[in-house]
Formats: sequence, structure tokens, C-alpha cells
Amino acid sequence: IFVSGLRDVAVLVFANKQDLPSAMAVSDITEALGLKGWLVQPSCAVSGSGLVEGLDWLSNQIQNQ
Ligand SMILES: Nc1nc2c(ncn2[C@@H]2O[C@H](COP(=O)(O)OP(=O)(O)OP(=O)(O)O)[C@@H](O)[C@H]2O)c(=O)[nH]1
Repeated sequence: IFVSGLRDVAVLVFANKQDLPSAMAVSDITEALGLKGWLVQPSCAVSGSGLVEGLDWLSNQIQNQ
């Protein structure tokens, strides 16, 4: 995902398992992976929280390209 050919591609990263106390903060994940400018969406696949928000963002990005 870091190659130049994908520079203009919308990338959605789910920071999953945010319900767990050991989960990394979104800001730390963004910083550690150098993902600024892409969406790092906090989520919990067990409850479903954050999933629709992430997919809505991706859908909008694709429509606007
Ligand atoms: N607490 C919690 N558990 C989750 C979440 N998402 C997935 N799990 C649990 O993590 C376990 C592994 O889920 P998988 O869907 O098999 O994911 P995987 O990528 O193969 O494995 P992991 O590397 O553990 O995520 C299962 O027991 C899931 O129920 C989450 O958001 N919160």
C-alpha cells in the first residue's frame, strides 16, 4: 500500500477490537504506520460499531474519484 502507484487510491484501515483494553489507539496506529490522509476507522466487529462509518467513507471516496 505504500508504493507510489497507490498514492491516489482510497484506503480504509479498520482499527478493530477497540473494545479490548489492550487495543492500540487510532492516533498511535496512524502515526506508527504513516497512514496520515487515509481513514483509520476505529471498529468493533463484535458489536458492529464503526463498520458502517468506515464503509460509508470508502463509498464516498470512490464516488468522488
Ligand atoms: N473483542 C473483540 N473480538 C473480536 C473482534 N473482531 C474479531 N474478534 C474475535 O477475534 C477472533 C478472531 O477473529 P477472526 O475473524 O478469525 O479474525 P482473524 O483475523 O482470523 O484473527 P485475529 O488475528 O485474532 O483477528 C474471533 O474470536 C472473533 O470473535 C472485536 O472487534 N472485538
